[in-house]
Amino acid sequence: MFSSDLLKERIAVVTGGGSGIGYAIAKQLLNMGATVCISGRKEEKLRAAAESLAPFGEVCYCVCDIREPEQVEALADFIAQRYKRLDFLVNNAGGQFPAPAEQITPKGFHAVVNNNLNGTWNMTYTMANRFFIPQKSGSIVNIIANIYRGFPGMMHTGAARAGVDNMTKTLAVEWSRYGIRVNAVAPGIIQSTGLEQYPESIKQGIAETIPLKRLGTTEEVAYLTAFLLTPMAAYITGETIYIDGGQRLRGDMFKLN
Ligand SMILES: CCCCCCCCC/C=C/C(=O)SCCNC(=O)CCNC(=O)[C@H](O)C(C)(C)COP(=O)(O)OP(=O)(O)OC[C@H]1O[C@@H](n2cnc3c(N)ncnc32)[C@H](O)[C@@H]1OP(=O)(O)O
Ligand SMILES: NC(=O)C1=CN([C@@H]2O[C@H](COP(=O)(O)OP(=O)(O)OC[C@H]3O[C@@H](n4cnc5c(N)ncnc54)[C@H](OP(=O)(O)O)[C@@H]3O)[C@@H](O)[C@H]2O)C=CC1
Repeated sequence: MFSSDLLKERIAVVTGGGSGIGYAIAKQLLNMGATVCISGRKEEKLRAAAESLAPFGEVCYCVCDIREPEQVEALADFIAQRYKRLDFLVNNAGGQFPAPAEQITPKGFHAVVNNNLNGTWNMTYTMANRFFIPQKSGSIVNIIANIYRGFPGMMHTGAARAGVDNMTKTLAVEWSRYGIRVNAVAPGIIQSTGLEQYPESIKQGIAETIPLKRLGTTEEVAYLTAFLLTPMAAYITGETIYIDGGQRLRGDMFKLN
């Protein structure tokens, strides 16, 4: 299914590809023959990631804060100069902080929405106009989160990811005429670098509340994302697929006092 030449000559951008889930996605795409450009805010982190990914295929990196439209344009220039086309965009970059809703200040709310919703749109708008629409082909996967029952403990990101979930559906319809597919992947709690930023106290005991009784792995998210980009998923668009061990149906999101 994931043969080593399935995505040969395909060019992919993975935002936030320097760590965690994005890194695993980049590695999986390389293993399937794609050329991958990882992006993020921190050059040193990207350089180290690109070095460790190099044995798996052709990889490069470009510093780009998805919140800054000029930096996103510069990333598009970089891809255009180097590869002249783009086939896949994985909008994985994102993040937030845990806080009860009543303690999220307007500035904190804005920071999280700006990163996860506006940033995703900056990337999508630019890459679609520069590559996918003129080429009349392209595939986008948005990494969101488990927002099925809201997101108690992280209201700001729940609202932002719900925006991306809806954006996914709308663009799938509007851009079908350009041969562009748009899907989303909604991870539950994944054992990754990102999770280290959350205090042990809110993570303790959480695995037992999830139907499959464990956290997910970055590789599991990467397999699903890669599948959605392949021709095997050619008839799937506008879909959000949860990968959460069943947590959307039963299990705690956060321990609220
Ligand atoms: C049950 C088990 C479940 C277990 C946990 C389950 C979670 C699993 C689901 C998700 C997992 C992941 O996403 S893992 C990936 C996680 N990685 C990350 O989140 C890292 C990236 N995060 C960030 O960069 C930041 O959080 C983010 C806010 C988005 C970036 O913001 P900026 O740099 O633009 O903003 P800053 O200048 O730092 O802050 C702007 C304002 O935001 C607020 N703010 C920022 N950080 C804050 C903080 N830690 N606590 C309070 N408030 C904060 C303040 O009001 C700040 O204003 P001032 O007070 O004036 O400064
Ligand atoms: N781990 C989990 O349980 C879950 C994670 N998610 C989401 O999955 C995605 C990946 O998370 P994960 O791998 O766990 O965590 P990481 O913190 O390892 O990854 C987040 C990545 O996003 C990049 N990033 C953040 N903000 C920006 C920005 N403004 N511009 C460019 N890059 C940015 C970071 O790169 P840099 O530091 O270089 O800026 C980093 O590589 C995130 O969107 C996260 O919220 C969703 C649900 C669950």
